[in-house]
Amino acid sequence: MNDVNSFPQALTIAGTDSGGGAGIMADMKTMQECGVFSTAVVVAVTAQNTIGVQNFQAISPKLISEQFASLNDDFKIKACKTGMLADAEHVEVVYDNLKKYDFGPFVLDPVMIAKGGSQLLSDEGIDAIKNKLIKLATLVTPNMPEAERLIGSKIESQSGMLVAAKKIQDLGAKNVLIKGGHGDSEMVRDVVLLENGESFKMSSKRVHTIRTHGTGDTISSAIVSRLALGDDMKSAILYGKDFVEAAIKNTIQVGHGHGPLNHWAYNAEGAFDEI
Ligand SMILES: Nc1ncnc2c1ncn2[C@@H]1O[C@H](COP(=O)(O)OP(=O)(O)O)[C@@H](O)[C@H]1O
Ligand SMILES: Cc1ncc(COP(=O)(O)OP(=O)(O)O)c(N)n1
Repeated sequence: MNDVNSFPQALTIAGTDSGGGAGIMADMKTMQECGVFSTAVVVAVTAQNTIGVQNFQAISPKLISEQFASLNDDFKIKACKTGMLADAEHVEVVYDNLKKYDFGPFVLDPVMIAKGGSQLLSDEGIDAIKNKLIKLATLVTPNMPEAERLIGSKIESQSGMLVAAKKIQDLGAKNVLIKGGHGDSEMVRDVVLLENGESFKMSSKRVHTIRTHGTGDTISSAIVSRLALGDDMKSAILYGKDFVEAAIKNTIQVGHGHGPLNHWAYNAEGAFDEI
C-alpha cells in the first residue's frame, strides 16, 4: 500500500505577521523553498509591517490544542519549531501538546522582542520557556539579547558566547545555536554547541542593510526543514546559515522599515539583482 504521508512535512508553532516577513509567514516561505511541506499552529495574530508591530492577540488555548490534534490526526510531521508564543499560558499549552504528540526534532526559537522593539513574549512567558519548554528542545536558537536573558548575565565576548551556550545547554536543550546578528561588527559570528560537546563558529561578513526582518525565523525554519529531510544537526545548522545569508544578501525592496528577506535567493542567487 502507498504511504499517504511519504512527502516530508514540517510544522511551525508561532505567530502570524501580516507584513509577511517574519513569524509563520517567513517560516512557511522558508520551508517551501527548502522542499518540505509546511503546516502551522497559529498561537497569535499580529498586526505588523516592516515598521513595527501595531497590535497582537493570542489565540485561545483550546483552539491551539485543536490545531495540534488536527495535524496529528492527518499528517506525519517530521520536525517542528516554535516562534512567538506570547505569554506563559501559551507556552504551557504548547509544552503540553509537544509532550503529547511526536512531531520529531523540536527547534525552539525563543522569540522575545521584535526588531522594532515590541515585546512578543511576556516576562512570565520567558520564565516558562526557561524552566519548562527548553527541556523539550532538540535545538534552541537565541539571538544575543535572548541568550543573555536566558542565562541572566551579559555576554561580552566570543568565548563568552560559548560559555553562555553551555549554560543554556544546562537548562535542558540538547543543542544550542547563539546567533550573532545584533550589533555592528564587520563580521557576524554565530556559535554552536552540539549535544556531543563539539562546538564551532559560523562567521560571515555583515550585510549593511536594515532589511533583516525575520532573520531568526528564517534560519530556524531552514534548519527544521533539513531535519525533516533527515539531515544530522550539524549539517542542518550549516545549511540554515547558508540559506539565511543568501536571503539577507540578495535584498528585495519591500516596505519602509526593516524589510523582509529574499526567501527565493538561496535557490536563485543572482536572479534578483535588477529588481
Ligand atoms: N546584517 C547581517 N548580515 C549578515 N548576517 C546576518 C545579519 N543579521 C543577521 N544575520 C544572520 O542571521 C541569522 C539570524 O541572526 P539574528 O538576526 O541575530 O537573529 P534574530 O532575528 O533572532 O534576532 C544569524 O545567522 C546571523 O548571523
Ligand atoms: C509573529 C512574529 N514572530 C516573530 C517575530 C520576530 O522574528 P525574528 O526572526 O526574530 O525577526 P525580527 O522581527 O526580530 O527581525 C516577529 N517580528 N513577528
